[in-house]
Amino acid sequence: MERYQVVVIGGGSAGMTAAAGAASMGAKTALVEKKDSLGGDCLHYGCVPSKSLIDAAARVDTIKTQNFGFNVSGDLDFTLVKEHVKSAQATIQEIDGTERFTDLGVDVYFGGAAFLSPNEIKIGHSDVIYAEKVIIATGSSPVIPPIEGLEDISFVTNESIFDLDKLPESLGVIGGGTVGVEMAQAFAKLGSNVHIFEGSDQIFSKEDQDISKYMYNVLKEEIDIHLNTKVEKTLYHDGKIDVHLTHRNGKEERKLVDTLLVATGRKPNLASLNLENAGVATKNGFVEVDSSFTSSQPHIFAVGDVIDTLPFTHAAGEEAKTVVPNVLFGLKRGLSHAHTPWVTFTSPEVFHVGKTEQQLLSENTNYRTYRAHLDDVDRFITSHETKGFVKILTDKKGKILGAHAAGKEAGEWMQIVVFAMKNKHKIGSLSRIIYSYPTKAGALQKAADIYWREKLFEGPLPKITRKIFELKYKITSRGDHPQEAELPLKRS
Ligand SMILES: Cc1cc2nc3c(=O)[nH]c(=O)nc-3n(C[C@H](O)[C@H](O)[C@H](O)COP(=O)(O)OP(=O)(O)OC[C@H]3O[C@@H](n4cnc5c(N)ncnc54)[C@H](O)[C@@H]3O)c2cc1C
Ligand SMILES: NC(=O)c1ccc[n+]([C@@H]2O[C@H](COP(=O)([O-])OP(=O)(O)OC[C@H]3O[C@@H](n4cnc5c(N)ncnc54)[C@H](O)[C@@H]3O)[C@@H](O)[C@H]2O)c1
Repeated sequence: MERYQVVVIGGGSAGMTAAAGAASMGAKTALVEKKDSLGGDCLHYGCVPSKSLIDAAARVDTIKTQNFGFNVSGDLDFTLVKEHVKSAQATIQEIDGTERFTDLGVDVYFGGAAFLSPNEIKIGHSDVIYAEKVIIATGSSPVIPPIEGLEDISFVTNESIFDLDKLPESLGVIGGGTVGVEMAQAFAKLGSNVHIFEGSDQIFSKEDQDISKYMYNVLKEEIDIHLNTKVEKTLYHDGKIDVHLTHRNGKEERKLVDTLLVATGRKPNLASLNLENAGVATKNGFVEVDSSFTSSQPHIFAVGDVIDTLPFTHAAGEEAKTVVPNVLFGLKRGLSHAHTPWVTFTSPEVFHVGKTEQQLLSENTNYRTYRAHLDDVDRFITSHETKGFVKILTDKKGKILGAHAAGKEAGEWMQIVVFAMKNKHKIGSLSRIIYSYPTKAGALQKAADIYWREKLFEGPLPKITRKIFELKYKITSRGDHPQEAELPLKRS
């Protein structure tokens, strides 16, 4: 039986980072992936295809809505949209291909891993390997809710929506979370007639309420959003999917759609791992880990979507980087996600880092709010893309507690706040750096400038300086003008 110092299960964002890290430190490492290529959800069914589709949809939308008089006509070629998506995936697949890992000395196995014992792992139907240490990074899959008739129709999830043959004329989306909203808007911009069926009373429920309300109002211009709506059953009717809905007020309704996307959350991929053979405990369906990502078995660790932290690629990657020294050298390093941002790639984009106003209120924290609206920022005005605003929350001394924004490319120009928070810079320092003019980050500068304006112009300082200037003026305007008297004589 082949023996490894580290076996990483799952070749997604977390697993690839962990395996590369362990092998680079010299440990004999194996990486086991159930599917036939590395990359995980992010590359195959998540971030990469969704962002590429969103990009294609934004271009189509620009052609339709901001064509500057060019006479563009014709129908959308959905195969070209798919090519745009697939070629982005192929490029990244090449970068993250098996060779990159074998070059680092990692033995890559393809096949589902399952524990036979705490140290023995079976791969597929044949290989069994011995692991001194294990990192579980098996990610998550879409939750399929128990809706009558759903299993009898051919619905799509994030794992199949990027393979649709043609653009659906109408798309129903169950779930108004990140996956649902991003996909709903992309398909709406491509030309589908889109409905979101959301069980709760809001979309963007994890965002600051000002952002979620704002985004609801923006998105409802393009998408038919049904809040407080229960999908009772689904069936085929006249070649379409017939979605039976009940609204919270008791009203019943039916919507006929060509394609139905289920985007109702995620569940960790644990079912086939036989964790009971390894003695690894779970909690609420996730692998239970302590702050150093160690499971109930001291030699088994877990990172990424399979644990109950933040389900994002960058969070998975950072957890993997943190766990490697713990695995190899017995350290107990932890990772706080207090400053881990996330971005929802709608139009406008939504940026989130730190606490929301609602969290601060529920903690009874004394906070201040600084806002700037994009219709007040020249760079957005120049391109006629003024939807959105910035909201920064601080304590009374200016320490940044949370920062939120909706706006064109907000995910890019808000990133500097993460640096500020992580390095304990207060909001005032965001105002004291020089921003190139005109840039989108000017929005951040405007919000931060309010802090100094309040401090400088609304505190005691202006009262004192006003008095000094009044006094000086009185002296200089008495008729005796020493400065003028001292001026050199003009040349004749
Ligand atoms: C539609 C969509 C869009 C997203 N967009 C973004 C985004 O823009 N930005 C962002 O940060 N995050 C995004 N995410 C979230 C992101 O994809 C995940 O947080 C990230 O992929 C988690 O990485 P992971 O390594 O934990 O899991 P995964 O990437 O899912 O990797 C787990 C791997 O383990 C394998 N595996 C499972 N079971 C076994 C087994 N028994 N044996 C061997 N291998 C196994 C799986 O096949 C998979 O390859 C998106 C998610 C979705 C669904
Ligand atoms: N841009 C990004 O970074 C990005 C993009 C997509 C996904 N993701 C990650 O993937 C995770 C999962 O996204 P998601 O959208 O699947 O889950 P989610 O938890 O964000 O949203 C699921 C939504 O479905 C609703 N819902 C659940 N059951 C329902 C039902 N039966 N009927 C109607 N509505 C129902 C919930 O109320 C919720 O609003 C996100 O939390 C995020 O971390 C990130």
